[in-house]
Amino acid sequence: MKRQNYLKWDDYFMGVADLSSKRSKDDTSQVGACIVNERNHIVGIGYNGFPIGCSDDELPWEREGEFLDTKYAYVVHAEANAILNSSTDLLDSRIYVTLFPCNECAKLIIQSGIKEVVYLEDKYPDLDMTKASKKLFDMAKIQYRPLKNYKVKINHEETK
Ligand SMILES: Nc1ccn([C@H]2C[C@H](O)[C@@H](COP(=O)(O)O)O2)c(=O)n1
Ligand SMILES: [Zn+2]
Repeated sequence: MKRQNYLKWDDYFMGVADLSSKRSKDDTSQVGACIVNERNHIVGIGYNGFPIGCSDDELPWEREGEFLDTKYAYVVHAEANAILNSSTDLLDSRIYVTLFPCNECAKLIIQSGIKEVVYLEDKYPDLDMTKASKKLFDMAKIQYRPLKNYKVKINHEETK
């Protein structure tokens, strides 16, 4: 008999995004992204981190203070890393991301040809950057939807 409780595509790809987020050194928000083409092949993954060659130990992970003393000046977002790491044309692909994309990532998502965004958490819905993302996605006819009932939830810290 065919097994019924197998992992569905959405949960599988969000699981990969979730796992990728565990690589992040950001103490506040660990974000992962997984890009999938129309054939359900993974074509890019990423997480939020500093650029290659820029030391995790020398740059700040702070949220507050002078701009140059915060992570915001230096961090590459998960979606941007997934797009930059991708191995192929992203036209009509979809991106699974553990946090709703900011407006800068929304621009990259649109320009790269991704047609759908599946997200886990919309942590900052009242921020202008999130409103801008939604405005851009609506204008560009990019679908976005929350993944409900995601149960995979990788928690490597529990296994310590
Ligand atoms: N769509 C997003 C939004 C944010 N990030 C990264 C950038 C930072 O490392 C962190 C957000 O930090 P917070 O303001 O919550 O302390 O998440 C991303 O990769 N993708
Ligand atoms: Zn972003």
